[in-house]
This record gives sequence, C-alpha cells and structure tokens, in this order.
Amino acid sequence: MIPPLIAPSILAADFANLQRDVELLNRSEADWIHVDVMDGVFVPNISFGIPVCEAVNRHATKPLDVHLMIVQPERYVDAFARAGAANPDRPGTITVHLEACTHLYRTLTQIRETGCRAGVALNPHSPVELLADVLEEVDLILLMSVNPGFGGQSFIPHTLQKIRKLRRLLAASGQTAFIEVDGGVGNDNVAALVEAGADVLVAGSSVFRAADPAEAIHTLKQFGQTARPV
Ligand SMILES: O=C(CO)[C@@H](O)[C@H](O)COP(=O)(O)O
Repeated sequence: MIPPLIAPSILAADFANLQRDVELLNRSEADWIHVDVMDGVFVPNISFGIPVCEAVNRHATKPLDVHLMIVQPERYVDAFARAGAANPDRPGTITVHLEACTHLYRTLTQIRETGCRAGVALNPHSPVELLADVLEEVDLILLMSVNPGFGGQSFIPHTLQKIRKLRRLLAASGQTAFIEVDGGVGNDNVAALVEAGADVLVAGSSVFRAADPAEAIHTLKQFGQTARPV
C-alpha cells in the first residue's frame, strides 16, 4: 500500500532556526515542503514572502509546495517559481486560491509555463463543483480544512465529504490531479482523510509541535498507509 505524501508546513517551524528545521525535513520522510504565503489581505495574517521562500530553497532537498494565500496571485507566480518552486532539480507546486483569481484558467496556465505543477485551493465554503471546467489545467487541488490564515486550528469535518465528492468528480472526468488537504491534520484524522481519497496531507502543528518532528512524519505516513484503499 502506498502511504500518503506528507508536506510539513514551515509556517509552524521556528523562524529563528529555519535552516535547522528545513534540514530536519530533508532528513525525514517528508515528501514536499509546504510554504504558506499570507498577505494580510486575502487572509487576516501575514507570514512571509519571496526572500524566505528563496532561503528555504537554498537549504531544501525536497520540492517546495508553495501555497499563495494572497490577492492577485498572478502578479507573483513567476517570482515564487524563481524563488525555488520551479527548481529544475526538484520541481514543485504553486497553488493559488480560486477565490483570489479573476482569470483562474489563465493563472493555472501561467503556473505550468514556469515548470511547476499548477495547484488550485478552495476555502471551506467553496464547492468542489466550481472546478469542473478547469480540471484539465490542474495538477493539484488543495482543500482547506480550516479557515486559512493561521496554524493550529481544528479540522473541519465536512472536508471529508468534499474529498469524496472531488474524488468522484476527478474519476468521472478522467483526471488525476492530486488531492491535498490542509489544516488541522494529525494522527486522529489521517486515516479518515486517506480513506476518503486524499493523496497529500499538509501538517504544521502536528509535526513541528511534536517532541520528534521526524517521528511525527513517520507516524502520519504509517497511519495513512494502513488506511489507503488498494
Ligand atoms: O495554510 C494553512 C493555514 O492557513 C495551513 O498550512 C496551516 O499552516 C496548517 O497548519 P496546522 O493546522 O497543521 O497547524
């Protein structure tokens, strides 16, 4: 059985020891490094921007999974691609929010042209059916399982239904985008998420607040692997 991909979010890392924490992820079973960019407009919090992404990229050996929680993301896609998401040795993902894009189709095309996987994220209130006409342009669909803006929040259980619905939508259209879930992911829900059809799990607090983050990643993978449908 294939375990889910785990993308620890550096939003929960120690920013004063970012190199140490990125190197810890390099040595762990983490698959991608999730980079949460917040602008204080699209979400009520500011995290970090392009220079921090560049710094993470300098030390990372795993693909960057850049999640832009910003308005007008098309203005910054190329800069984040250059800052490490499009690293040719380990191409990553740039994800924009459906709710932040006036011309989503164009922005997804723009992301693919940088050499990155193109991702689209949905806030908890946005139905998965809104993606029906862009599925061919999408490599990854990120379902927010908390209201975006802060780490450490409680998982919204309705996300499980959305994952199942999205899995059916993808199957019916013959598309194979990754389904990623972001927010409140931990040992208590990883099996249910994988059973529902999630491929990639973002984990912030459950990794970086653990006594042993590498062990926490290993445990998430183990729990997910047992639950994964064959
Ligand atoms: O994008 C976000 C929050 O907006 C997430 O990536 C969180 O940072 C995940 O953190 P935890 O819920 O796992 O602490």
